[in-house]
Amino acid sequence: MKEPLRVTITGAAGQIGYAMAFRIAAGDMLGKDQPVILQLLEIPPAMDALEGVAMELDDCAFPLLADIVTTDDPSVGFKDTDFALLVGAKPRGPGMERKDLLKENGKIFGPQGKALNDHASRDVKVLVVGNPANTNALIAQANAPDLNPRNFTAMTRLDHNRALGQLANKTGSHNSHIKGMIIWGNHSATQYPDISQCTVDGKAAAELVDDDWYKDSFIPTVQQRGAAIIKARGASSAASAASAAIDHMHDWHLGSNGEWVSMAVPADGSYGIKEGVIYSFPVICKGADYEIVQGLEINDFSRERMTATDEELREEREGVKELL
Ligand SMILES: NC(=O)c1ccc[n+]([C@@H]2O[C@H](COP(=O)([O-])OP(=O)(O)OC[C@H]3O[C@@H](n4cnc5c(N)ncnc54)[C@H](O)[C@@H]3O)[C@@H](O)[C@H]2O)c1
Ligand SMILES: O=C(O)C[C@H](O)C(=O)O
Repeated sequence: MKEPLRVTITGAAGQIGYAMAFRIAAGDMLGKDQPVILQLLEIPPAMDALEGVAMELDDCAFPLLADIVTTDDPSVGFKDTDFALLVGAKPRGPGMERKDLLKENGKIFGPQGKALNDHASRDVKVLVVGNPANTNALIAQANAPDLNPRNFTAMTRLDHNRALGQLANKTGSHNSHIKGMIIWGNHSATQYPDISQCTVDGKAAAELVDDDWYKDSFIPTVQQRGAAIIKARGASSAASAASAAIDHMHDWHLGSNGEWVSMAVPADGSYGIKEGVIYSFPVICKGADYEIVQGLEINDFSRERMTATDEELREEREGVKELL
């Protein structure tokens, strides 16, 4: 039996946390042979609800769940943790953009970055889900100077999976037959879902769908999918967000089998995106690490959109510079 790995979920009594904890305990994230210790972090008013989540986890008798820690103290919640899923933050309501949450949610991520810095495993892998996810990840990273900055990431896997779903439906294929999907930039309405490198059943996607559908339907649908879910459900996406977070951490830890997946990671100059923002790129995960896919040709249409989403991220950064 392997030694258990520690997984922290913040906001674990919230709707994404509730959709995520049971799947992680069942082995969906780190593998069916990997025991886990769940470290569930909440704020004091949610501790009763969190105890209820812990009771239900006990009641599942998961073979892989080695222990459960519930706490409202970040120094306990992040103690020695190997994987930190930073979910706890306010969701937006109808008519809001995710960056409207920055003032309120941004202040959560400085103290959590510091607590990770002081208490987590030195190899901790951090995924920020709470919105606006990219800039919150930047805040957490800036407050954790002793940790590897590469280990601070934000979630665009939900956008990636949404894009696969849209293209699969349009082409009458299955999402598993689509390769080379890319989400560039921010998890926001400026994100750029790019099918220029995509194949569907081995054929170039751009030849299977017409340009008008791609530009006027596919791109805005993926960009606005979060708002469409809020409108339909009266609450922001939860099970799909949890599933995407599990996919992100699963692939980062266990590899993406040579496939491209989208992760928002610290920009390193690749594709002309300068350091200083957490930007979504196509990556391949291998050996518990990720690498940005290099050498792709960027046409004018793509460049314009990649720049627009980069500019938005730099504006968001400017708005929280006192937290960095
Ligand atoms: N990146 C993405 O793709 C994506 C997708 C869906 C949702 N989200 C975002 O995820 C966040 C959570 O969404 P939700 O639907 O689960 O919200 P929710 O309101 O149901 O749950 C949030 C939980 O976080 C807790 N919390 C708040 N501050 C905290 C703190 N400082 N420490 C620990 N816990 C804290 C709250 O008590 C609550 O239980 C929102 O910001 C939402 O916009 C991101
Ligand atoms: O859209 C939101 O506010 C929630 C989340 O970021 C999503 O994409 O579903």
